[in-house]
Amino acid sequence: MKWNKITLEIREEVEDIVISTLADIGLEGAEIQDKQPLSEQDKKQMFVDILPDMPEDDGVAYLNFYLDEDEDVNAMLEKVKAELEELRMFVDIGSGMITLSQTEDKDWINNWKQYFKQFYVDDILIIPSWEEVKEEDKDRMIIHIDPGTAFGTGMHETTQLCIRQLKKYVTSETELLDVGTGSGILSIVALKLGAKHAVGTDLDPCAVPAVEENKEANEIPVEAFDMMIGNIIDDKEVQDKVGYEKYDIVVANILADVLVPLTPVILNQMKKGGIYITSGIIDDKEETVVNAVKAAGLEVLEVTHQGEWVSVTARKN
Ligand SMILES: C[S@@+](CC[C@H](N)C(=O)[O-])C[C@H]1O[C@@H](n2cnc3c(N)ncnc32)[C@H](O)[C@@H]1O
Repeated sequence: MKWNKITLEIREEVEDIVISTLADIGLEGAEIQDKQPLSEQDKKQMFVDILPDMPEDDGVAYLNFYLDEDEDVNAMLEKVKAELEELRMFVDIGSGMITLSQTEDKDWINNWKQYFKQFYVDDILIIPSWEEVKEEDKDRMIIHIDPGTAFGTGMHETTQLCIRQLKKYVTSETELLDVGTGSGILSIVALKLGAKHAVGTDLDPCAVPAVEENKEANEIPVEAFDMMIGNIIDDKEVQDKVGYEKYDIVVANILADVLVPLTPVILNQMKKGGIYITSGIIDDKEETVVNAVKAAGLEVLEVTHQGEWVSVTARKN
């Protein structure tokens, strides 16, 4: 199936008002293309420390709307024109130019799956849950993963750095806290390595169904891995639910800018002697995180690297 794509050229300042006006006439699901720099909040949610070079912001935005082939695109275009003309009487919407085009049939949500193929982290096989395990791999540790719309296929260097540290420290007694659990991959690896129990937290509600599915795909008992949505850094309720002085290992694969405020808080969740494994740190920020870890009173045990990414492992003495 092909899609009819309606593109509007407008001013960035009126993106919200145009989107909400058009939603009232049934045109929903806007894709926004503009050159506005990302906010700090955007960066945290998108897990980017280094941004691609962006062209200068010219104040112009393009809104794309997709209509399936059966919808009456001409009738919709007439309605859009009328709404834009009415809006123009109150605000400067910019050129308001409307372009109609057709796009390939695409499964937007699942398109990325073609890039996720099975691979190894040392002796562990990480395999998309829709792929078959080969006969020769049947005796390995196998992690089946479908991250859905959450983060965590295992392909990212930072996830692999954390997996290697978990392999060193997980025991059959391990109570694990996985801050920024995403797909749940790190908790699942730890549980497969023999950990007793895991608690995952994330800000992203998409992590909940992803963790559920991945627990099932890996035959993790329901009670072995609990999941909470919320910000442990400043939400006392989440801190209380997660519990204090309880964890043998805390793993946090999150950006350096999040690790810095997280570290002094998470100290309270760790047992004495507990291990803190961090990654998500771009090499420029290694020193910042090492300093934050030391300032919180933890002893840095190891700093490991893969590509331009860094992992810092420390102990609460
Ligand atoms: C790089 S992903 C890591 C996912 C997975 N643990 C892995 O290693 O592949 C970082 C995750 O941290 C989450 N996150 C960011 N800030 C957070 C916070 N303050 N508390 C909990 N989760 C957070 C993001 O939503 C995202 O799912």
